Amino acid sequence: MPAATAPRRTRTCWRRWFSRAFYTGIKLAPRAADVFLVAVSQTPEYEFMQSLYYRSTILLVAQADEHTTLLKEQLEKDCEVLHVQALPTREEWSHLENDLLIMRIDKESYMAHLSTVEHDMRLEDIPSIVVSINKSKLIETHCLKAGSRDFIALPADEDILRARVQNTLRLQARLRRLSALAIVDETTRLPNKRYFREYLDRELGRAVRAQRPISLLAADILGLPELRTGRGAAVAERCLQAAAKGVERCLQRSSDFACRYVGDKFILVLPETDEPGAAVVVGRLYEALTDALSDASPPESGFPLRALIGGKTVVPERGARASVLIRAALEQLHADDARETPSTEEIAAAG
Ligand SMILES: Nc1nc2c(ncn2[C@@H]2O[C@H](COP(=O)(O)OP(=O)(O)OP(=O)(O)O)[C@@H](O)[C@H]2O)c(=O)[nH]1
Repeated sequence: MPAATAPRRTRTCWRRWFSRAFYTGIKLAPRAADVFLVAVSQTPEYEFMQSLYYRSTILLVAQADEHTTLLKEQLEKDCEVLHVQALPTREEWSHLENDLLIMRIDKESYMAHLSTVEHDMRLEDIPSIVVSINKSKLIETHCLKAGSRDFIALPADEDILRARVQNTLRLQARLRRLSALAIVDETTRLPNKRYFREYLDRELGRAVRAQRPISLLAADILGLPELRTGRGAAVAERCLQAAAKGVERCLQRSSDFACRYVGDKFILVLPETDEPGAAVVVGRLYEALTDALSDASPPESGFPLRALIGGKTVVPERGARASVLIRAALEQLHADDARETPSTEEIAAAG
């Protein structure tokens, strides 16, 4: 889930330090390295939602010494631990989905890195814990001020270490759950416009870099304002929910995305999908919305509903803007080739 609601404090020096390390290729030779990193790899979002307790995978980046060995053994009681001796490369890092960084900082001189490095989006959702064999008050204070969630002196008492790591993971899981609530539209349970914009920015960037097509479909449910006025908000809400379920049903790739955009409009994002491919999904959406609306709004209600569907496919150039693509997709709702489902009344009349 997105990082939009991640507390700003976590986007501080640790992330900056790591970021610079990745961008400039700083390698901490194991012998010279007083900074170590433990990354707890992420379980999928839905598992976070289902339970605050889970088994994580830990990436431990540390020189092989007796402290690391002990730390690894202790962490392995709750988590899987992958031990490596150098910071991951930028490429490797992009494949890691971390829940937690545990960094070992033994020398004050390493703290100099902290203030010089820029913040890295990839780490903004990841809490960090610092561990150290040096009980320096300066290091501890600096790390905590820099946004580290905890500081643990090594060697650590096993029970205390495990409890503190679990606490950090649980807190992070709660934050993620709250973040999720902030990005979901309450009526339809689809992602809301805010999350959609973040998602689209990311996908558009990816499409620009890879020079691959991306399609946006827009769907507008017509007739809901009248239904709202005539039969009440609750009835109209149920119809909108049914439409949202229809929208959701027609997405079959895990990379596809649908949101409630504004009012009675939905937007679907289909990465890696060209125009003929998008047309296949438009066809599916047409069927899904026709069925959903005719089930949800009985013809005798006197308020016929129908859906308009339009879409836009681009292979975006450098500098392409999400807002322009969204506008183009919405404009297609009024283009000649926009698809319009039969109204619920027409369906009823046709038997
Ligand atoms: N993004 C997206 N594209 C789809 C979807 N379904 C079909 N398409 C597009 O339509 C094309 C033809 O779809 P299908 O006839 O289902 O063939 P397919 O090759 O089995 O589809 P995929 O396994 O999804 O690649 C695909 O190559 C896609 O471009 C979908 O759910 N999402």
